[in-house]
Amino acid sequence: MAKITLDDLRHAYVPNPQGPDDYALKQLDISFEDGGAYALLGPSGCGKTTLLNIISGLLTPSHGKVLFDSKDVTGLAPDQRHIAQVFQFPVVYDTMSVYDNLAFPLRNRGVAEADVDRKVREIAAMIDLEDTLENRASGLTADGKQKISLGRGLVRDDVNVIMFDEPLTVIDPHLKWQLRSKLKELHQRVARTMIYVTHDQTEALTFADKVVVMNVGQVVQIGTPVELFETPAHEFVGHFIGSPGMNILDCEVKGGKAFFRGQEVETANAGAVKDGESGPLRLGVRPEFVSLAERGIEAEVVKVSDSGRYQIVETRVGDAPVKLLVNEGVEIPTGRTALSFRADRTRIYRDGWLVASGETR
Ligand SMILES: Nc1ncnc2c1ncn2[C@@H]1O[C@H](COP(=O)(O)OP(=O)(O)OP(=O)(O)O)[C@@H](O)[C@H]1O
Repeated sequence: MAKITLDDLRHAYVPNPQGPDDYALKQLDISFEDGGAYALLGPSGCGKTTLLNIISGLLTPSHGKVLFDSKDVTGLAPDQRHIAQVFQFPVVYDTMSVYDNLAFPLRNRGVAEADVDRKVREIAAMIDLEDTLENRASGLTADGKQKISLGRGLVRDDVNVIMFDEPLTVIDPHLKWQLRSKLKELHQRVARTMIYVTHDQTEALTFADKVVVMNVGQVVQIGTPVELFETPAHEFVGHFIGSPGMNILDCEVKGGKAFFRGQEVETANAGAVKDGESGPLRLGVRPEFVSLAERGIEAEVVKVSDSGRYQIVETRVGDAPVKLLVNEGVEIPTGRTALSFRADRTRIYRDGWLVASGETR
């Protein structure tokens, strides 16, 4: 196992990159702590696979270093990095038994047969394949095959990191949650460093202790699921994580006070906004932190839909749409109403980024 550090990393697929737009991965300085469960989360094309390939050694970065503990592995081939990978499509040897599939990486490394047997049985029990060990791998369903891919990583003691690239893509929807919770449980048992790549926020937030959120080749925030929910460091995080995402509303700040459509709004950080700095100012507040009120920001209810767990109320403040969540059973007024934004969860963003207020996150 190892701590993985990406030091001043950048990558461009074009030969002579001229500016930031030419980089598929812009400046990255991140550490993945030894034994941590991480997710790389972001939309298609944000650079997740590029980053994974740089860590595994399939791709050499155009700039910067990859360190495993303090060892520079930037120039090392994948097989020299001791990495296990689980891809979208399970990689199994169909003609072999489940047992031989799991034993393969150990036999390949010349491990004694008694140790192979002990390890294969231990891991098979962990991933619930002990009853199918003698069966041919070809007969397994996709989730069984994906467990083999994972098991081949787990049997090895020399693995620095197990990396998952959208591993649930071909799994039946009703089995996805089972495999997802299995992965989480396994991480807690084996405490190996795991990096899980996905564009699906549910997968990322349920698996990872820390989520690395990426957008257009950049890391916009690294945080626990709670931090990403409660304190998005960038408008993108607020909007991409959550369902529905954070309300992002044009605003003005004058003398440390925030105004939305001419109405004053109490926020956590308007006092930190300096007059005269450039970049558009916006106010971010999640629908969970907006409520109906007797008095407050004047709004108009335009639509109510039921998510099954709560009502999603769509309102307009002037021409700006504002969503809020209201418990089931609460009567929603039609037409004009008033809204209240929870002050400690309402924040100002300048040019996309959270304006630092010095509050503890
Ligand atoms: N081999 C390549 N040659 C040139 N450009 C590439 C290559 N691979 C990826 N890119 C570009 O680099 C950027 C990042 O792509 P990457 O595949 O890493 O993103 P991703 O987040 O993994 O997306 P997805 O979820 O769709 O796989 C994209 O703009 C993509 O078009």
